[in-house]
Amino acid sequence: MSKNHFLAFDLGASSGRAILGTLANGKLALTEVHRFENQMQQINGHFFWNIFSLFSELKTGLKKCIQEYGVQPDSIGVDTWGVDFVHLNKEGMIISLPFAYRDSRTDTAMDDLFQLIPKEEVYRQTGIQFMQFNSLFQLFSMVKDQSSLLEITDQILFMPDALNYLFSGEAVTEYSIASTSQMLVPGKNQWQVDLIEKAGIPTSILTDLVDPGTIIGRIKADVARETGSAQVPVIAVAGHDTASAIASVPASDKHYAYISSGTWSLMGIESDQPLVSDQTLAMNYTNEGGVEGTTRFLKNIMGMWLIQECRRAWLNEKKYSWDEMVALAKNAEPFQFLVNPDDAVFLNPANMPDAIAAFCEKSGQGRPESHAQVIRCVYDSLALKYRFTLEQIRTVSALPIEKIHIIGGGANNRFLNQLTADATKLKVIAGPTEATATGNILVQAKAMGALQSLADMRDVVRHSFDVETFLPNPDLDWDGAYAKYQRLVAR
Ligand SMILES: Nc1ncnc2c1ncn2[C@@H]1O[C@H](COP(=O)(O)OP(=O)(O)OP(=O)(O)O)[C@@H](O)[C@H]1O
Ligand SMILES: C[C@H](O)[C@H](O)[C@@H](O)C(=O)CO
Repeated sequence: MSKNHFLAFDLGASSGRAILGTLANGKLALTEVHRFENQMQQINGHFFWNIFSLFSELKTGLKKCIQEYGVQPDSIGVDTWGVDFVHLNKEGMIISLPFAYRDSRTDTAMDDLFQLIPKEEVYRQTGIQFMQFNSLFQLFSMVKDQSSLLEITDQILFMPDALNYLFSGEAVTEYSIASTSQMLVPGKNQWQVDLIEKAGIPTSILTDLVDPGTIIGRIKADVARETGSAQVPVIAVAGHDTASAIASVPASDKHYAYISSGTWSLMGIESDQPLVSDQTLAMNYTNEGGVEGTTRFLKNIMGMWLIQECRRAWLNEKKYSWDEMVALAKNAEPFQFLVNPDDAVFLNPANMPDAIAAFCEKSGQGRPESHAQVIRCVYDSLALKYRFTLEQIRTVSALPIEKIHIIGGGANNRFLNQLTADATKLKVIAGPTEATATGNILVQAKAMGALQSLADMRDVVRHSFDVETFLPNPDLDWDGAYAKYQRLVAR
C-alpha cells in the first residue's frame, strides 16, 4: 500500500503544531491536528525550554491524529528552531532543561572565545553568522564556567534530535540543525573538529551526523502503546525549521530571495555552495545546511519577535490580535520612528515597547507614545531592513534576484508584505504560511519513496497552495526613509 500520510511536528519559539500531510495525485493537503503555545521558562534567573512538556504536546498530537482524525501516519518527523540542545548522561537520561538561546549566560561568550581563536578563523572554519547564542558559544561558556552539567554530559542532542530520540531511542544529529551550531565545516555534513577541540569542547559529546531525510528508527514500543500509534518510522527531516521552510518555497526558477517569516525573519538566497569571504564576514552572513546539499546564505533578522514581545507587554491593557496590530499600524504616520531591528537591545529586553522607545529617543527621533506608533515603527523598520539585506546580498552574489518569496506565519501580514514590495521595489509572493510543516512533510514523503527530489517537492507545493502577489507601488518614494535607516544602522 502506498505511503501518503505524514505527521509533521513543527516547534516554533512561540507556538508548536502537529500537522498531518496527505499526499495524493501530486497534491498535498494539510490538516492541523494539534496546536499549542510555546514560551521560554524563566527559572532562577535563567531561560529554559520545557522539553518534557513539549514532548508531551507532541504525543498529544500523535494521539489526536489517530483517535480524532482516524489516521495512522506512515511516518513522523520533528523540526524546531536552531542552536539549542539537551544534555544526556551516560545512562541516556536528559539531565537538565535545555537553556533557551535568549539566556544571558552567553552575553560575553563571543569575545571570550575570540581571545582564544580569532574571529576571522572561526568564520573561515564555519561560515556561520556570529550570534552570541550559537551552540558553539553556549558550549564554550560552559567550558569557561567549568559547568558541572557539562562534566556529567555524555552526549548533547539538538532540540529536534532530542525529540526524535524521545520518540525512537536513537541518538543522532541531523545536518541542517547541526549547521546552526557553528561547529560544522561550511557546506559539509562534518564536525569542524579542530575548532571544537581548540574551544575545549569535548568532541565525545557529539553524535554521528545524518543527512536530512534519514529514517533513524521507529516509534518505541512504550510511546506507541501510550499514543495508540503503530511503530512507524521516525525520520530525521530537515530538523532546522528554516531548512524545512525553504525546502517548500514554491519557486520554479532560482531568481529569488526568500524571507522565512516567523519569530525570526530569515532572509537570503539558496546557493549551491557556501559563500565565505572577507566581505560575507564583514556583513556577518550565515551559510546554513539544507536539503540535498543546498546552502542557505542568509541573514537572521530579529523579525516578528519585536511584535510578539510588544503584544506580550501590552497584555494587561489589551489582548491584541495580529490583525488588530496591523490595523493600528496602517493608520499611523509612516517613517516617523525607525529602529535597527537587530540591535542587541532587542534580543531579550524586559519590556519591548520601552526598549523601542528608548532606541528612538537615543537616536534623536523623540519617543513613540502610542501603540500604533510603536507597531508602525517595527513594520517600517523591518521592510527597510529587508531592502538593506537585499542590497547586501547583491554585493556578494551574481544571482539575478527578481522577486521575494515570503513564507511562514508572517506571510499572513498583508500590510508588511506590501511594505516589503514597496521598500525593495520587487514583486513579493506570499505563502505558503505553513511552509515549515510542509517542508517537514515533503522530506518525509521523499524518505518514504513517495517523491524523488527537492524539485519534485517544490512542484507539489506549487500545485497545492495558493499564493498572493504584491507589486511595488511605483508612486511611493522610500529613498528618504531608507537614507534615515542607513544612518541609524551606521551609528
Ligand atoms: N494574520 C496575521 N496578521 C499579521 N501577522 C501575523 C498574522 N498571522 C501571523 N502573523 C505573524 O506571524 C508570526 C507567527 O509566525 P509563525 O507561526 O510562523 O511563528 P512560530 O512558528 O511561532 O515561530 P518560529 O519562527 O520560531 O517558527 C506572529 O508573530 C505574527 O507576527
Ligand atoms: C536561533 C534561531 O531560532 C535560529 O537561528 C533561526 O534560524 C530559527 O530557527 C528561526 O526559527
